[in-house]
Amino acid sequence: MPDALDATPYDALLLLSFGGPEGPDDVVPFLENVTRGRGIPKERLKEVGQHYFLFGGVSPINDQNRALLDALRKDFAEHGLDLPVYWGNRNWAPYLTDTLREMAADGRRRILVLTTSAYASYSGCRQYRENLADALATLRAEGLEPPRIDKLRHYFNHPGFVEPMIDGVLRSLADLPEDVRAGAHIAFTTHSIPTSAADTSGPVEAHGEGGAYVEQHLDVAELIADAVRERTGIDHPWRLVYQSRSGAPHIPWLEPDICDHLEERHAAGVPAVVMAPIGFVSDHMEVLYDLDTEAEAKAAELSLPVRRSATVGADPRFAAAVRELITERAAVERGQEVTPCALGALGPSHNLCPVGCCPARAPRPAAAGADSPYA
Ligand SMILES: CC1=C(CCC(=O)O)c2cc3nc(cc4[nH]c(cc5[nH]c(cc1n2)c(C)c5CCC(=O)O)c(CCC(=O)O)c4C)C(CCC(=O)O)=C3C
Ligand SMILES: [Fe+2]
Repeated sequence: MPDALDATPYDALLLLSFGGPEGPDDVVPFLENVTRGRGIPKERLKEVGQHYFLFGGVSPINDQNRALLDALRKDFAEHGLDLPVYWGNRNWAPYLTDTLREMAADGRRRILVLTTSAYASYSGCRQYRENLADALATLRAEGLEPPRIDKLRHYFNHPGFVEPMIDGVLRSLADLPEDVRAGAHIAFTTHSIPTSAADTSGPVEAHGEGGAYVEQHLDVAELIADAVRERTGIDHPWRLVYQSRSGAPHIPWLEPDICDHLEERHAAGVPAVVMAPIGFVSDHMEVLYDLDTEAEAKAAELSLPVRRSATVGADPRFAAAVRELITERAAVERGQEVTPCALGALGPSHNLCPVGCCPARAPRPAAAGADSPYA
C-alpha cells in the first residue's frame, strides 16, 4: 500500500452527528435532549415537534448517517485504508458516550472525529467538542482509560464537499421550466444562529460581523456560483440567506429568513429561485421541513417556481474527501509535510481549534482543541 493511505497514529474514525428521532415516541425526549439548558421557548418546541410528527416522528438523519458510514467503509476498503469506523450522536442513540465506551473496550487509543457539520460555529464545532469532553469524563469516572481524540478540520471548502453541491445546483436549474431558468436567482441557505454566536465564530482573528461562520458560507456560495456561471454561461445572482431560526424573538439571529427572501425576490420580479442548503451535510429534517415543506409552501403561495438542490449526503466524492482529510491529518501527526487541499479564498482551516474559537456562553471543557484539558 502507498504511504498516503497510512492512518497511523490513528486507529479509528468516529462519525459524530446530531441524531434524530426514529418514531413518534422518540420526538419529545429527543427535543428535550436538544434543548436542555438552551432557553428555547416552549411554543417553538411544540411547533418543531409537529414538524417531526408530520413525517411519522422519524428524522431521516440517522439513515443518512448509516448511508454515509457505508460509503466511508466502501471507500476505505477500495483504497486500502484500514481504519474502523464508528458512529455516535449528541442527541439520540447511538449516543456518543456509549460509542466511546465501546471504542475504548475495542482497544482504540487514538481517534479521529468527523462531525456532520462543515463550518465553524458553537453548535457545529465547539458544542461537539464539549460533548466529547463530557463523554471522556464519563469514561474516566468509570475507571476506563479514555482514548485520545483529534477532530478533522472544517471541510466546507474541500472539493469533495463543494463539487457535489455544484452538480446539485446545476441539476436544480436544469429542472426549472425553461422560460424562467436563465433568470433564476440562487438562494444559498444555512442554519440561522444568534448573531452573537456568528460574530464570535472561528478563531479570535476571524471574530467580527458574522465571524468565520458567515465568511465560510460566503466562500462556498461564491465557489458554487462561479462554477455554475462557468458551466452554464449565465450569471445567476445569488444571496446567502438563513433558515430554521429558533430561540427567543428578542434575541437577534442571522437574517434574512428564506421565506422572507422568497417574498422579496418575487416582489422584485425574479422569475425563479434555486434554494441551495449549503449549510447542511444531508437532507435531514431542517431541509425536509423548513425548505421542502415551509419554503415550498411560501413559493406556491407566490406562484414562484423554486427548486431545492441536494446536499452531499453519501456522495462517493464526499467519502473520498473524508479519506483524504484522514490521511492528510495522519501525515501531519507523523510530522510529515502535507499540502492540504482546499478551494476558495480562505484556504484550509486549522487542524486544532485555537483558544477562543467559537466560545460558549458559559465556558466548559472541550476536547480536541488547543484549550483541551487532555489534548
Ligand atoms: C448551526 C446549526 C446546525 C448545522 C450544523 C450541524 O449540523 O451541527 C444545526 C443542525 C441541526 N439542527 C437540528 C435540529 C434542531 N436544532 C435545534 C436548535 C438549534 N440549532 C442550532 C444551530 C444549528 N443546528 C441552534 C443555534 C439552535 C438553538 C438551540 C441551541 O442553541 O442549541 C432544535 C431545537 C428546536 C428548534 O428550536 O429548532 C432542533 C430539533 C438537526 C437535526 C435534524 C433532524 O432531526 O433531521 C440538525 C442536523
Ligand atoms: Fe439545529
